[in-house]
Amino acid sequence: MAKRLQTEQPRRAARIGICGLGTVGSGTVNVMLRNSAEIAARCGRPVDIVQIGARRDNPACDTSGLNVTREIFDVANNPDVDILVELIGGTTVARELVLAAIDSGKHVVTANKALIAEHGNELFAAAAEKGVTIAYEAAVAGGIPIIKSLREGLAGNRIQWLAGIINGTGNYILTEMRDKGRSFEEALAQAQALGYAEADPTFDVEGIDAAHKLVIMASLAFAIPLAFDKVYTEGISRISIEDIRYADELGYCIKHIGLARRTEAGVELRVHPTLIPQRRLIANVDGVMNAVLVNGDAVGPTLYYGAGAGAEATASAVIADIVDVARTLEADPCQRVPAAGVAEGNQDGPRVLPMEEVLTSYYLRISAQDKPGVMSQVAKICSDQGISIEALIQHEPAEGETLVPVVILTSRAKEASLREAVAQIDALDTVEGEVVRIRVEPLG
Ligand SMILES: NC(=O)c1ccc[n+]([C@@H]2O[C@H](COP(=O)([O-])OP(=O)(O)OC[C@H]3O[C@@H](n4cnc5c(N)ncnc54)[C@H](O)[C@@H]3O)[C@@H](O)[C@H]2O)c1
Ligand SMILES: N[C@@H](CCO)C(=O)O
Ligand code: NA
Repeated sequence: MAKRLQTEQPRRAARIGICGLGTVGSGTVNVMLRNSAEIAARCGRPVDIVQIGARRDNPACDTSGLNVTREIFDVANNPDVDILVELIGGTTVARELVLAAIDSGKHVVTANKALIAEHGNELFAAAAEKGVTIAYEAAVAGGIPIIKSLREGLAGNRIQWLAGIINGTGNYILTEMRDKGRSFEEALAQAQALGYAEADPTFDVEGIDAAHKLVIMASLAFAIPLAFDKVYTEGISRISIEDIRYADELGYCIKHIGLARRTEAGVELRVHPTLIPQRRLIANVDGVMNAVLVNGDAVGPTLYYGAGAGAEATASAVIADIVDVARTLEADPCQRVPAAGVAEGNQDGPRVLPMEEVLTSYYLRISAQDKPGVMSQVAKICSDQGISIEALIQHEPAEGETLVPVVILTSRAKEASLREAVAQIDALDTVEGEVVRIRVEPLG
């Protein structure tokens, strides 16, 4: 007869301290209060908010009956807090706060990708030393459980590449420009009003936020230390409606993509606007939605899709981490999933490739004078650099204009050769202004 397990004693509550009551902080408090029964059932114990550190109240969230302090370090030093949830953002005070929490033996949950990407190596080491956990699901792709997928669901694979639309604000802006003809500025203001943008929105539009997220995913996928300074980063601020339309004519969408790929020479880490074929599922991920494609040697391509920003979507990931930590509050540290995805001493993956060595294809838009010979000059420059022209479209000059827009898709070549070709085309007397260049990726 099967042996019956002894009924466990009810476990004491997991005690949560939340620092920061902005978009994500208020969403987290609201969802925790609303779903407290489900959360307790999943943890096998109550999960109580015992303190909140907030500079000011937030009308989006009712904290009556909760213990609110204006001093966030009170939470880090509160002996009744088991898990500190850092939702203040930034990398200076947040780093000190997280180190203080670790030092006083608390587990940490954070949504802060800048903090993890730039200081994660230090923070993970400090946490390991103290036998506590740092969980950061909300830091990448908002509500999508991508950290869990990479670290646990795909743990049997050798990851070959991953590519994602990982900034909700940027994707929202590109979608609004394409579908509603809105200006860049108008769409950004709307993304800010909806709570999607970073405190400094240049992080979103210049690709820094996506680079933070890419480096975190790449670290888990390839067992390499977090190397934010090695990511090639370009934002979306120079994308025009004209390029969106030409890309469409060629069967492509322009998306802001973070790409990490294992090659024989090393790992590519790059964030930039990218033409991707319209037939790919990821090409149809619009608005604030994010998606990450992960290609493992055993599983093949997998795709993760969901809201990349917003109060409750992000709270969903923050609370998933709280549940994970609360379930294993008293566990031996070596029984927990390691923060870096591999056991200590195993981050020995490949080197990061310098961008010049990366192989890519380009979309080029040239404003050429309407004279014979321009195209043969451009073709010669490309062929001298070992680049072939795969497609070309040329439009009539607009009414009253003398310049002809010429759009070219190139073959794959070393980034260094493509840059040289673009510099030579830029220098032609028959070409006006700078050549617009956007990379192309098949993602298949
Ligand atoms: N907004 C999103 O959709 C989203 C999604 C995923 C991750 N994140 C990340 O979550 C974190 C929080 O983002 P947010 O959008 O909620 O920002 P927010 O600006 O809305 O909220 C941050 C809050 O922290 C408070 N704060 C900052 N420094 C403080 C201090 N020293 N003492 C007390 N309070 C302090 C601010 O007053 C503000 O209320 C950031 O790291 C962000 O990158 C945000
Ligand atoms: N500002 C970020 C928030 C989510 O990380 C974005 O727009 O994606
Ligand atoms: Na996530």
